[in-house]
Amino acid sequence: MTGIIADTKAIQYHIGLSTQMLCGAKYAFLPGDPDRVNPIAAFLDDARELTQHREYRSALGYVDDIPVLVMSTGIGAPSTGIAIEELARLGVTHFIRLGTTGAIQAHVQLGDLIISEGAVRLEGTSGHYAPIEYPAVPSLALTQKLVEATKLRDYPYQTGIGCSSDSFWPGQERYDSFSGYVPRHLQGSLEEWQRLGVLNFEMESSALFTIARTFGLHAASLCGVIALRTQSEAVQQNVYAQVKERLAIVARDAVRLHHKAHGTPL
Ligand SMILES: O=P(O)(O)O[C@H]1O[C@H](CO)[C@@H](O)[C@H]1O
Ligand SMILES: O=c1cc[nH]c(=O)[nH]1
Repeated sequence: MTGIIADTKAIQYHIGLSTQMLCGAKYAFLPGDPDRVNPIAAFLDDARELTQHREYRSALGYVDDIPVLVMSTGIGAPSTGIAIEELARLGVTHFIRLGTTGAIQAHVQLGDLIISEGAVRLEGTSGHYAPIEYPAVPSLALTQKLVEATKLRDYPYQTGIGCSSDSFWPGQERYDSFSGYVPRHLQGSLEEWQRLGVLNFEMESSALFTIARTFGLHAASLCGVIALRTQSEAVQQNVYAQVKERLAIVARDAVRLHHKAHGTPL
């Protein structure tokens, strides 16, 4: 193959990063929001911002002597797919999504962390990689370390299946958009997901899991609950700061635990 994006030494077309800039990082933390990159990186040692191109802002830091990249994916599955492909070309093998989410089960509380055991593929991007019958499941080893790290901090958390939707309003059955329009095939969908035990809505995990599995990579997802959809369609900004900090701390501790248990990823 020829061309800039197949050349691992080149600056990757969308994310603006090269192998050299990653300093050998095998782990990447992936928030959706570019504004979450530096606050998350601040929990790593010697953190410095690398670059920003489109929705992809990046920073590099260390957990002890383990290099870790923090890079935003932007919102949704298509930009997440690009992020994984281009980071994988640069040698990243372990991806941890650090997101926000809306809970749809009554027992989940605002600020809870949700560690994904699997995701409903209510998006189109993962279908470009694997047929819809293929499950969107995270890496067990990485996920176990997220659970361990969360428990050690005594943060409230849930594990279970989430739903990754291609839209924030109709796909998550919100009627508070400017038109209140939810097409017929999505009306009642929230209740159906509840009935099936789905914990939460967000927009990237299923693509992350499917694409990572397609290429033999390792992915996990940790999200903080900022909306309680059994009570309201709105997101609660007041819990955002606490969620952001907990995501950063748990991910950092999980990398330490994972590295201790499994050594440097190949
Ligand atoms: O906070 P992030 O990581 O962006 O995640 C959630 O927030 C965005 C929607 O507001 C979507 O990207 C959704 O998955
Ligand atoms: O309700 C929510 C909150 C955050 N992100 C989502 O995708 N949905």
